[in-house]
Amino acid sequence: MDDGDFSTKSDAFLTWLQQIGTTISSKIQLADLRSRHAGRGVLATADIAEDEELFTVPRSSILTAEASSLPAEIKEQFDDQWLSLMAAMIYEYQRGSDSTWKAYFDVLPASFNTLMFWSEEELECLESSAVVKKIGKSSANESFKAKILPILQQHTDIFKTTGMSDDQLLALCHRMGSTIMAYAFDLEKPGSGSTAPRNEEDGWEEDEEETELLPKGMVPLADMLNADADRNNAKLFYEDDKVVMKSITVIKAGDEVFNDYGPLPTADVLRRYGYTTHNYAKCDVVEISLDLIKQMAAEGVKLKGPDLGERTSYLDEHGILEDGYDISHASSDPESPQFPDELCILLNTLLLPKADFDKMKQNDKLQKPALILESVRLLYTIIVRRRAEYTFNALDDGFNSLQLNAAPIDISSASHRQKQARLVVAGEKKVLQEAAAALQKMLLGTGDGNKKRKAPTDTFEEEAKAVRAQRSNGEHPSKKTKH
Ligand SMILES: C[S@@+](CC[C@H](N)C(=O)[O-])C[C@H]1O[C@@H](n2cnc3c(N)ncnc32)[C@H](O)[C@@H]1O
Repeated sequence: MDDGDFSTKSDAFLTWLQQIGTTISSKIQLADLRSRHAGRGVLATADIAEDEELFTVPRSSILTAEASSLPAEIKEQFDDQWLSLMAAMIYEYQRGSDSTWKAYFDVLPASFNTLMFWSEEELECLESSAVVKKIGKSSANESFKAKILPILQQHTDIFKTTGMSDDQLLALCHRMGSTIMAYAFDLEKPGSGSTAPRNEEDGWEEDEEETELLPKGMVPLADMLNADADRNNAKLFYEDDKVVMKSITVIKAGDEVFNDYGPLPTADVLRRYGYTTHNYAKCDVVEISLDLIKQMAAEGVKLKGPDLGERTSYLDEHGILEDGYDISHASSDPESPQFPDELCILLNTLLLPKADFDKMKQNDKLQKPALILESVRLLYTIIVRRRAEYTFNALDDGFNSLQLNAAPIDISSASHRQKQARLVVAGEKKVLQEAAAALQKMLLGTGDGNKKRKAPTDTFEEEAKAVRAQRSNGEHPSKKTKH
């Protein structure tokens, strides 16, 4: 989009906002932040005090399934918040100038940088980050084909989709679905404050339990706010007939007004919103799959299949078993421990002598989450193996030596998406290194740890490198793993 077109659309959007009764403080402005890869955003043009009203938007102009003029008999065919909003958006978008929201659609994106739109080759740059499995492109396609396309095809006159191929309809679904994922709010009841847009957890159809019942809607202007981890300085409040964006801290003239998309790992910010900044690194996680844990328990502790199965079934009955466990950075918050309690309970249970496991089962008890020494050792070997699933190269070393929040090393020759992927991968390697260091410390405390004089991170990286080299030589890594 050339500059003229971009600013013409912004101006038309602002005029429309005025017409629908939006009030906007003279201390903010809608800005062109394309030079920062941030599209439009809102900037403070004067100092703003805490708790100042920045703008208000009438509830009647929020684009929801209910507010859309899509005929009721079609709305009724959708039993899901996401899909009904998608259908309403497709309908309103296709109406062009006949839609109340035309000027709004004109400032919403037509293309996205979210992972759904990355090529296979680009996704490979994310290496073994678990985020790749969370994109859900094929399940989204299936859902669109089964639940939306037939309705669009049946009512081509209403949706103005005559002559559009299945691929074009699917592309339209993806466009609206991706817009909802990155822009929609969970519309709370009057009297509450919300930090949306942050309404989706693991795919296109699933909602977080607490937001499941809240209607979803597109809130013009409120969704022009960008976010950057905990730099949020504004928040949306819900009143009876309007929503109000207010400052929640002092905002200096020239500063960007930020919303809060939630404490997301860099990988999820990229998956859902298509951007990265260094500030999400503190939320980075690495998923350790149950399959890897089971494999390592079978190899390292020689747990036989039936025994392993009995223990995992027992933990499943007690809600401890998951497909994967996220390890994070060390934190002083007991709510988000570096190694989740469920993972620790799983490991402790897998390592119990058979008689002790039988007794625990008889008493219908669970292990405590504090890692026993054998679990620390097993977890260390698992972390080594997980690290070996990522590459080792000079570029990583550059990233790895960085402090969180530091500026990236110069990789200006790489494409923007490659750089974004590197940031995700480097962040996840850092999580693994910290986890290894924490486990080594626990082992050292028992006199059982690394007795060499090298820095713990070096030995960890070397062990993982060796595992990766064995694997690429076709050898079985367990034969040479040290712990
Ligand atoms: C709710 S919209 C915010 C308005 C958006 N910038 C626009 O021009 O329409 C969310 C999208 O804004 C962009 N975004 C948000 N925060 C950003 C940031 N800190 N840096 C770069 N892009 C950001 C991403 O493209 C994201 O999907």
